[in-house]
Amino acid sequence: MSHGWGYGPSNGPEKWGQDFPLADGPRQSPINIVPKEAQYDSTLKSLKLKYDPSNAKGILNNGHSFQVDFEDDANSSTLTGGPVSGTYRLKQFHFHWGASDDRGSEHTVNGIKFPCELHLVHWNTKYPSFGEAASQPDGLAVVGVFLKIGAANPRLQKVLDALDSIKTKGKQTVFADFDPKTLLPGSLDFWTYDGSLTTPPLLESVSWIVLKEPISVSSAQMARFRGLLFTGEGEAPCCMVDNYRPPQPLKGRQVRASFK
Ligand SMILES: Cc1cc(C)[n+](CCc2c[nH]cn2)c(C)c1
Ligand SMILES: [Zn+2]
Repeated sequence: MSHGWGYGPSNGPEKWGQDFPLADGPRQSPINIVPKEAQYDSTLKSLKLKYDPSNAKGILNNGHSFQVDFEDDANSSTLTGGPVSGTYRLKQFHFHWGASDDRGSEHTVNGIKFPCELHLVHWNTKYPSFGEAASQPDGLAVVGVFLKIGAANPRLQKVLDALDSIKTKGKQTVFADFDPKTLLPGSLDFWTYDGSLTTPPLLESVSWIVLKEPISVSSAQMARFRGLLFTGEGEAPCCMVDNYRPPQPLKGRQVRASFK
């Protein structure tokens, strides 16, 4: 691709392999999760997420999604337990969504797409930095949370209200005092498998932890995600929608479940 990667017909997921050969690698993400084929693993520890709201820094339109960035120079917002060993620090969270409520998630369950999927990205503190960790097979742990159409979710309000300030690519604004724990469902039951980043550079460094229980989002709230633009100020506007990669081949991987 002469131009940068994206989600359009000329630079989308079907074209990424031209510049990023890992696209056809052995542990690519996302995947379709088939609960009946997931193996319950009693040795999996419960997931421990400890977040400090004061670590929230800013919210950025990065041209592919928007992300909320966290201070990660100490072990104050961490993931431990679950399928991982050691301590992983929260770096950012972001979302993937569709142009309509019938699609948008990256992972699917029995082939079902959700309208949106939240990713909380953590890096392994055995490595000196996020960037270094991202190139290691055990470098990242991403918690995926499905959003399902239902009642409006008040926990999303602060994030949605900030979107008006970051409509175009490259815009960012302060986003302080936010606890990502408020975005999690009641149950931390999860599926887990070894995978990758779902955007270029598609690095195969992610322990995926996909929560079984979705959180709610209303159609009206989904419409506010779709008000963002992939494009920068002054460019021909292109709505930020369908910023999801479709499921990739399992290639023999085992999906484990933390629950029966
Ligand atoms: C080093 C690095 C680069 C990128 C694009 N990302 C985002 C890729 C991504 C988004 N959702 C799942 N993976 C991450 C998490 C780490
Ligand atoms: Zn993501």
